[in-house]
Amino acid sequence: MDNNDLVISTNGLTKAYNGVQALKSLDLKVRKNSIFGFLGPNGAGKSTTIKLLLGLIKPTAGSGNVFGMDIVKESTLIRKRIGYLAQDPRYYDYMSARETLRFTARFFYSGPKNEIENKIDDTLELVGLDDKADRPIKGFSGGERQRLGIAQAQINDPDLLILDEPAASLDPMGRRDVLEIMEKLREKTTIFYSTHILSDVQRVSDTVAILNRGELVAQAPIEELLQGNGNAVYSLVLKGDAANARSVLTGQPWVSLVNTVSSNGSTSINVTVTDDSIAEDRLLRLVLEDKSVQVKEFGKKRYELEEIFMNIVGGKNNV
Ligand SMILES: Nc1ncnc2c1ncn2[C@@H]1O[C@H](COP(=O)(O)OP(=O)(O)OP(=O)(O)O)[C@@H](O)[C@H]1O
Repeated sequence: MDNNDLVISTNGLTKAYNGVQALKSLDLKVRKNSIFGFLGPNGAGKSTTIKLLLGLIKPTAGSGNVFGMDIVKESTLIRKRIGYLAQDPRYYDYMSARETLRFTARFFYSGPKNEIENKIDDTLELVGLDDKADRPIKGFSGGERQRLGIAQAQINDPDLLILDEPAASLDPMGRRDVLEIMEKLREKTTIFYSTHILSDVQRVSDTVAILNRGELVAQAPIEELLQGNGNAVYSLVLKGDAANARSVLTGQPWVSLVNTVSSNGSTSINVTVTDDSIAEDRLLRLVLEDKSVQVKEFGKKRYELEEIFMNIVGGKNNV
């Protein structure tokens, strides 16, 4: 990976609070224009990482760069180019969304003054709050409050958006809206967001890092992770007596595991293989040769992120 392509890069980044290691030697690489899901259960160290990147706290050891600048020495310059949504954004509830954005723009908008109102209108539209722009925030739903937070973070067209659990507290509709806005924004900026919700990561991220107890346990493009651990699993549904098919499959040197479940005269079989190219060529042929069964369904199983996550973190945490 070309280093000029990296928006965030950390090297052995470590943070201890009073001797308790919250983050252990983190090596993170976030590519420009990616939408990077930073996944981990509660207490994994996600917020600690975000605070370090923003220069709000100092590392105990290691280093980090954002836009090629040092997160300790150049944090003021870095923050000018970042939009940040905190985990629990607070507002003046008597103010409207428009007034709130005006207030934010006073501090963070660096474009021409006569453009501010247009910019506010565009941003309200982007997050779908244009029709509620002049109502007090007091009556806003959780999803609307989060979308306003994204609007605030986006007002100065940042080169990097950092969102701390942007959808965690929302109902499914609210989550969908926030994820859709993130999808739209990925064309304009790089998005680094933390979450403990697996399905959100699977839906919008292109790269994912998994943090567990302060340690990075995986970091890869999502497609790579979803391909699983190198083994492929095929699933079949057979009608008839599947005993022979089962023993033929079990006897193949490229098959490592065969699981069967029978009910109402049909049998579901999951076959884990160690050599996928042989399996592609031979597996279905072998079963079709067996005249005591009919093949009703055949397919390759796609790993769900949840399985991968549970495999990696060993099911030790409640997610
Ligand atoms: N200021 C602090 N002082 C002491 N310990 C802290 C402090 N901040 C965080 N920790 C501890 O560091 C660990 C990591 O916390 P962090 O908030 O980074 O996790 P997280 O992944 O963001 O979790 P959550 O999703 O619950 O916010 C936790 O064990 C937490 O209790």
